[in-house]
Amino acid sequence: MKAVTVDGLRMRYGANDVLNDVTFQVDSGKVLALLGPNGAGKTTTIEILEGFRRRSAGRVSVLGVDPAHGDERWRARIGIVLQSWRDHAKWRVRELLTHQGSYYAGLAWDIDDLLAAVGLTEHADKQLRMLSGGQRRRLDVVIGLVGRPEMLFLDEPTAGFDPEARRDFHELIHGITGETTIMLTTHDLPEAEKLADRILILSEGRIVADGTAEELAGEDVVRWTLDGRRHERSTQDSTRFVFDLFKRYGDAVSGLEVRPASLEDTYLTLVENA
Ligand SMILES: Nc1ncnc2c1ncn2[C@@H]1O[C@H](COP(=O)(O)OP(=O)(O)OP(=O)(O)O)[C@@H](O)[C@H]1O
Repeated sequence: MKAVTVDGLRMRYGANDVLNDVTFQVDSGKVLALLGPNGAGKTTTIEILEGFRRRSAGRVSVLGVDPAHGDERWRARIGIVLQSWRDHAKWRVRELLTHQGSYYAGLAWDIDDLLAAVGLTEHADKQLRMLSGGQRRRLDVVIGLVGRPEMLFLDEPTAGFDPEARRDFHELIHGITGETTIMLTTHDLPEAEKLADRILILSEGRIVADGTAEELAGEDVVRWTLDGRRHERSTQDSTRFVFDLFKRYGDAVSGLEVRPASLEDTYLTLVENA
């Protein structure tokens, strides 16, 4: 089952193509992370899928519906966390969540459980204007979740989170995976590695990589010196390789270096060469 299907998506502002032939799918219940430099087209892609922007061309389906024609019933199945949320400065945290939850009668998560999951319990009765930036952001995430959506879009959900809030958020996401399909954007590569079943890298409006974190991270690199000569080898299993190297050559080997496979290396190479 595919929760999202995108085929040949194109977005043009004036004469400027910001998305070119973007094609991908998201399996139901999985987490997809969309990575890419500033201006790559991540928010544009997500906003088209949310039904906020009209695409220029291509086919798009979210939960079996074209977002350009999504009705109220379709919208009720979708949770959205934008990069910035409109201000409701005078509302209190619990009041706003209870109000949002009332749109999803019988479906919504328990408000207190949600508040606890993002560490907002002690701030539940504060007005929004009294919250710090990171606390506001945690509330944004909870608002996206309150209706227990089948599909959740998160645009840079953890921007401004402290390490503890980030960890709580990761646990929250792990807790709802399987039940909810999630598509998120982030600039935090370790976060993408931790959360995503699949990662897409977008650069200048094109997909330049699509795979699991492991697939994209490539191979470990082992370097060593033997008989005065420097050697280098890429390998999936550097522990095994180094073990065999020492078994064979013993202490004739020197200057050993192992650089683990890294999503960051792949990301930077792809983005710089795009
Ligand atoms: N309404 C608009 N009119 C014209 N150009 C736009 C509009 N909205 C976005 N763009 C352009 O589209 C491109 C992609 O923007 P988008 O916000 O999707 O990037 P992003 O990958 O989400 O970036 P960031 O990481 O900074 O959030 C940018 O070059 C941006 O200037």
